[in-house]
Amino acid sequence: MRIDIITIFPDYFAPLELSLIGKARAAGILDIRLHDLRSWTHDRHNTVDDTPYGGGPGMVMKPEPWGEALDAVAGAPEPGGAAGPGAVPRLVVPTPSGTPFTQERAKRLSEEPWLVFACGRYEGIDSRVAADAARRMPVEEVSIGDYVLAGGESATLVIVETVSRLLPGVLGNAESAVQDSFAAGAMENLLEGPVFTKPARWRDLEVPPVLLSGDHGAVDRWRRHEALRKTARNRPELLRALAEGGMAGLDRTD
Ligand SMILES: Nc1cc(-c2ccc3cc[nH]c3c2)n[nH]1
Repeated sequence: MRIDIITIFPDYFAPLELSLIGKARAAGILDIRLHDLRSWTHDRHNTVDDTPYGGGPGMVMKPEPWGEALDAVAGAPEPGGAAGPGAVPRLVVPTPSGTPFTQERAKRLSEEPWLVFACGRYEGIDSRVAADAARRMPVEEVSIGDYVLAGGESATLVIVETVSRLLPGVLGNAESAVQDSFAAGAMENLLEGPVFTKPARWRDLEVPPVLLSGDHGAVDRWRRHEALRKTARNRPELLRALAEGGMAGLDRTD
């Protein structure tokens, strides 16, 4: 997968050099490219913002630099690159007014060959930028939650990490991605229960004996019960959705 990120703060993405994503980049599984939006400004001050039409507080990001950046970055892919010939990227624009980012949406995005992220700042990006881009590529406005960040960079890090860990070969043990909360499967829509590792006793706290029993059926039942308890406590609305689904999920032990 190729990922292009356009931002006025490229250094914000240093964490993408680390850990699993850093290893995936080194292995060629991920081709992540950072672009400084100011590279597409032409004035002495590299201006990327201006006052909002209609008045109001703050500044809005100018359309011209974005238009030129997207033309350059999201134009024809270079031959032999991660995104095949003639590929068209999906433009992802983090914004508080976007549609909710979920695990299901992460799975869908992980199946795309090429994503381009537009990281806004100030009061946002001139709305014509997305409208112009939509003339030649799919555009998704995405919210990672009902709170307001100072820019799109943190949201892009969240989305890139969530999507990247679903790519084959990125996680050492693909199994752990399957057992994630919200991932499809027997624990779908349930929160992960408690996890434990050695030692079996630590500061007088014992690991639940069932986990040491070797009885895999009992362990699975215990884990599902704990997931239900945690979900009921922290996210009861998810349980209602499960119930409305005809309780099918409760009967599955696969
Ligand atoms: N879910 C969510 C996205 C954002 C966001 C995204 C882009 C910009 C640009 C300026 N402020 C921004 C905030 N906040 N919360």
